[in-house]
Amino acid sequence: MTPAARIAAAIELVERIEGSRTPTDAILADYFRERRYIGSKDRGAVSETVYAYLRRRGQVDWWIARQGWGRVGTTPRARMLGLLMLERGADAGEIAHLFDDGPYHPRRPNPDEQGIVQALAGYPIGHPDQPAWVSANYPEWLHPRLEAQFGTTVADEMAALDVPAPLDLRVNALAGSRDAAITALARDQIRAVPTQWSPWGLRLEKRVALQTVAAWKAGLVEVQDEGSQLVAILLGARAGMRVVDFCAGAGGKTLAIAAGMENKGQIIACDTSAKRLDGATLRLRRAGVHNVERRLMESERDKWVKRHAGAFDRVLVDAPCTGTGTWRRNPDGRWRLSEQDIVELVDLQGRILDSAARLVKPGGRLVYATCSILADENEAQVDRFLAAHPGFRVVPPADAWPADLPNPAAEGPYMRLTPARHGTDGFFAALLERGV
Ligand SMILES: C[S@@+](CC[C@H](N)C(=O)[O-])C[C@H]1O[C@@H](n2cnc3c(N)ncnc32)[C@H](O)[C@@H]1O
Repeated sequence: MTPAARIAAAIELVERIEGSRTPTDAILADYFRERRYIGSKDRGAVSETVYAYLRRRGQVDWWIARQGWGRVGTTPRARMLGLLMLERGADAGEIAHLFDDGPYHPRRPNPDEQGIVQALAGYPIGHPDQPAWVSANYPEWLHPRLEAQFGTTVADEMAALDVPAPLDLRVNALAGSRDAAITALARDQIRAVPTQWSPWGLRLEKRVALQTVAAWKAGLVEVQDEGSQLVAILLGARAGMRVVDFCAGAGGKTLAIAAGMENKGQIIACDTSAKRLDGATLRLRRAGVHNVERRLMESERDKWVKRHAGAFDRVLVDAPCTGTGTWRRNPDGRWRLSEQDIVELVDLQGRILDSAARLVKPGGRLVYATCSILADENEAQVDRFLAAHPGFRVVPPADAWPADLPNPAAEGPYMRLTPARHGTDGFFAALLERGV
């Protein structure tokens, strides 16, 4: 592809993304599946431009508005021109060369777009006048919530959520050690270093297509952010226990829990999505996990839950959430989120948590976790739950963390992980114990 054809493809993709609620990675995968003739270098370059567009949208919009073009400047084409000028340092000549009406190239800029190009010439994307939500690219309406959460560190926290995430792997302890995985990956020319907190974690220097890598095919490693691995550790499931993973999805955390239990005991992986649960089948097989039973529920109040009340040592509720802690990987999420989404998710999370808690036996423990950084979904949700369920108490992570591991949450009642402080995605996890 020519550089101009790459830009045209990126604009087409952004148009699809902005008109849809489908995750960006799925839209990209579909697009390239329909166009197998696009080679891997071009795929990489187009994807990078799409992600840069989503990541820099707040700053690009700020500049376009500041220069007086806000009324016509929020189309994908206008924003792409802004990205090229402000972030990639293109000048008017390069823009004319890229937007030249050639076959598979973008159309020539219209008069408004030409005005935008002239107005942005020579400026860098950052500016001292940009408020925190502009310089870290998130919606202004979220700022009061985030400021309440992070106080004076809000700008640093949000800036750390605005850069691409590294690729983390979890070594499957059922298949080998972390050292064995490092050696196996090196044979495929992949350099991996141990993560800071998780004893199973590896961080890769460069993103790779793991499907072709021997260690992945053999079930020795899985893709999993270090934060997710830490949530599984907090649950403290041990060999021989009975465990429910209530929102198991495609089994990311189920796999980590199973490895921690040395394949002994029982895990019921529940979800209301058959498609997601099906996604777990191959992963479980590849990892050599055989103590997991998958259970499709009609709703969080499925009859199965009532029938098994008080039967489990550990219950994980990895609740559906806004995903605000994963914005490094899903930069589109910040522009799609609405206040109404938060209201609806908080309601759903409350119903799920109330129902799943019935499964915990006296003396048993529940982890309520989200990949959100918003208090509405986290601390406030737990406060509400505790008020309605006085039989449960909070166990601070300091009292439950394995003594031989560094503790990312040594202080405070909950585990709160952020990219700025821990180098992980943003996560919240509360450990709750039912009284005997
Ligand atoms: C954050 S994701 C889980 C990710 C998964 N635990 C992992 O580690 O890969 C939340 C999951 O909750 C499921 N879910 C949504 N509504 C639910 C409900 N009412 N009851 C149980 N699970 C639900 C979704 O299908 C989704 O798979």
